Amino acid sequence: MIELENVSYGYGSGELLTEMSLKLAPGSFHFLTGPSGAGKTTFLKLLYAELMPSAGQVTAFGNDVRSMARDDIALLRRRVGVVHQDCQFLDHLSLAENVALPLTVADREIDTRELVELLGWVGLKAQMDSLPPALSGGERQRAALARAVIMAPDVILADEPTGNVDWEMSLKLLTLLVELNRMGKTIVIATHDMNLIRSAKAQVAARVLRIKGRRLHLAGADL
Ligand SMILES: Nc1ncnc2c1ncn2[C@@H]1O[C@H](COP(=O)(O)OP(=O)(O)OP(=O)(O)O)[C@@H](O)[C@H]1O
Repeated sequence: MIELENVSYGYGSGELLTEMSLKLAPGSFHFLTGPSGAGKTTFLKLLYAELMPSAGQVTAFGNDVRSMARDDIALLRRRVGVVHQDCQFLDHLSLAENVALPLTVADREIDTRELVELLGWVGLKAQMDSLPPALSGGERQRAALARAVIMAPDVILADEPTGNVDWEMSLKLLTLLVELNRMGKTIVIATHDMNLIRSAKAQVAARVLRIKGRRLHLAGADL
């Protein structure tokens, strides 16, 4: 689905990520870990063509991202749902409107029954008319996940989805991501939380990637 071949990236003169290769197979489940500042968010941005590699090649759904026209990139973004680390919302729109925003932006019709069903799935039906400032951290994370899946993407990238929530909520979010994976979605989760990775490994065949010394390593069973 998405493939990196000897990909390097740097923001300034030096390299942050060096010669990274990875094949994201359909239906696979990956964790991405590594120290703060190692480049996890940057790596995710390379996967959804928010950033272009400085060297090497990123292929998404069979196309080299560098040769993609703007429309192709827009299509790619519909096939890849992203849960951003800071999960920002438009504060003057209700939670339901925020979750449906990708449909509105793509000029697609909103099926209210499906939207309510999706909000029910993340446990936010009762809060659908609330404004984002009234939501808790866990509610925001679940709303961000609902927004990331509303376009029925093939791949879901989640950047520290459990960064600001307690353990119980982390497990709830993990359950949702595992359910999505069982429905056939390809999942990548960037996280520092080793306990979350251990819990996931009891439920799915997850591979753990670690960014260390600018390179991507496949972590062993030492977790
Ligand atoms: N737009 C940018 N311009 C310049 N430097 C950047 C930019 N974005 C990130 N960086 C730098 O690149 C490095 C990696 O950042 P990145 O956010 O990818 O790391 P991370 O592993 O996700 O960190 P964390 O776990 O703290 O979220 C950091 O040193 C960061 O300051």
